[in-house]
Amino acid sequence: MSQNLIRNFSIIAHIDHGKSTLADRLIQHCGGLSEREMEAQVLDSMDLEKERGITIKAQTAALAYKAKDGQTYRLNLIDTPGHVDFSYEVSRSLSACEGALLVVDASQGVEAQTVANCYTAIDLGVEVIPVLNKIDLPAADPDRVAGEIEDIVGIDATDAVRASAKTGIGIEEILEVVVKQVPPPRGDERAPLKALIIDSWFDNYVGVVMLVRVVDGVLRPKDKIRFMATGAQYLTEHVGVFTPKSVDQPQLSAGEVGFVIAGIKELKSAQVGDTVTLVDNPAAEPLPGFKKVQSQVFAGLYPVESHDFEALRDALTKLQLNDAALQFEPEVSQALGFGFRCGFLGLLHMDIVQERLEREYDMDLITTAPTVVYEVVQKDGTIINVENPSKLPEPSKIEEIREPIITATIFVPEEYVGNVITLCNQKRGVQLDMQYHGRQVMLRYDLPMNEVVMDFFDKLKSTSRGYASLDYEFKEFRAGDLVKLDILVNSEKVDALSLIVHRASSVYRGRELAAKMRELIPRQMFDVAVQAAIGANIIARENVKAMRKNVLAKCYGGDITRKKKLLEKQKAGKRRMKQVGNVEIPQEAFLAILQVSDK
Ligand SMILES: Nc1nc2c(ncn2[C@@H]2O[C@H](COP(=O)(O)OP(=O)(O)OP(=O)(O)O)[C@@H](O)[C@H]2O)c(=O)[nH]1
Repeated sequence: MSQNLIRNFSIIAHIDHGKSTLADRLIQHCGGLSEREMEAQVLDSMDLEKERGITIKAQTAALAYKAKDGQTYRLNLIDTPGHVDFSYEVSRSLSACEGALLVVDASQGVEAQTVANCYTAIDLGVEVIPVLNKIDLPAADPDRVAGEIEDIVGIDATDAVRASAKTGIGIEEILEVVVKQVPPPRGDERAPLKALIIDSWFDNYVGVVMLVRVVDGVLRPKDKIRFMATGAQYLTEHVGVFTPKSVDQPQLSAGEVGFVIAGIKELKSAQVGDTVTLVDNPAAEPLPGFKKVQSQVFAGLYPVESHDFEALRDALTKLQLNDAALQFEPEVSQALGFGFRCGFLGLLHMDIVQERLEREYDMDLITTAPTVVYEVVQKDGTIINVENPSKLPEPSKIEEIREPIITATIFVPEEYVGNVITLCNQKRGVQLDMQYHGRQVMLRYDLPMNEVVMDFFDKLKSTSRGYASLDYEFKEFRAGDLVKLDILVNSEKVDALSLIVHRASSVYRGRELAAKMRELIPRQMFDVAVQAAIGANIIARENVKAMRKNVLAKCYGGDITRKKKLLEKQKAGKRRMKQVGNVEIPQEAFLAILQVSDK
């Protein structure tokens, strides 16, 4: 296909501004789907995504659009996720595009990810086209929002299309703008093949599926291909496009986006960001790849039943097939036994992995509180990374503990600015900038990531009645006055409950945590003492009083079914408990820190 008739574009937006709805509309308009198929949001394919309404895996659709100039164009739409945890996937998708629709909810205005995603696009040299969505809403104020886009993002929005992805207003206009304003690709079909792997995933029937952007050359079935980073060679079986259903094609040539199947069994062999070339006529240089994703948040995942350890390993291995950002390695906890220390992109990613393990793999898990990775400088000069607070060396061996600092960009209506500033101060934030843009205020803060992974996002939302939005990026490791807080249950240290906290709030947190644990640990047949300690100093103590009543005493005499039910209920409740020493500790207690409020 002539490159002049191809347009590769993505849709970028802040969460909930209507990206997926718009994508579906565009697909429907171009005849990719019937009305019935439209019912489900097609681009969000995983069950979980549908429930949460969040797009996790970038997908794509090749659309045929007959434009007003009489020509039929191939529009390759590449879906992007909208959540801050997955921002790296946005830049991947964008690097395969020449243009991006920047969708802004005309009733909300510019938000944190609007700006972050737009800058990512501009950095990659992608043409950004603003679209004002949801103009059907009575609260929509497209003029104000167009002003905000110009003022905050700094791109011209005078001619921004005003649309409603819900009612279909402006859809045709958007397609026309894509054709006119997105530059066509400019690859060389006769040059040696260079195809960028934008995404890859494992399919149970065909093995690894790669989504590629062919930059130069042509790729056909039966071609002998080579991955330039790994050197691995394969024979292509199928190439094709998603409409969004998969459709085989005789070839993918320069400028096109599509899938490649080459009988690959392991995702590791087809790394996202790698360049595919031909064995017989290889390219001299690979394309610039992507930054490797780093885990930001770590937590221990332990099977409730220790004999499920191998099953958990299998499940994690399978999940990793489709989620290269998930990392794990075995770890042993005195309290919880054998499990895995897992690395995630952020809390949402962690939630999703946990849920999938439980739902799809039927695992019963105990999860420890999430933590960030600390850089510890030891007295002997060596630097180690600590992803598990219980692995922190003895204080006498530590020269300095450095914690990760992020720069957060927060957008909030002015009436809530005071609340947000108070929150950032509580979280040890340092203000970098504050700008008023009409009604919206943009705040920039350096914040310890440790404080952010806990509950910052929830607090930000509640303190601003849901109006504040957040985007953040890692800045640096910075030395901090940090200490390890231990929890002892009946005088035994429970390693899985250790935390690294700032000294200034350590006593308060220790007390609150012990008090919370007292509420969460069910009564046992004996008294249970919960203590919080820093080093050898006990800073708090709480008692869980021994249980007196027999649960069965509640059931009257002969009602056996009721008795059974009660016992079953108890058993079900028990599944999420872990025997630590002689005390049963429920899952909630391992996450008690998430429920402890700030000073
Ligand atoms: N009234 C109105 N509602 C819309 C419009 N477009 C989208 N919505 C609604 O806004 C909500 C969010 O839309 P989505 O398309 O899921 O938003 P998104 O940006 O894809 O969100 P993520 O996938 O979570 O990033 C849904 O409830 C949509 O029905 C519109 O033009 N008008």
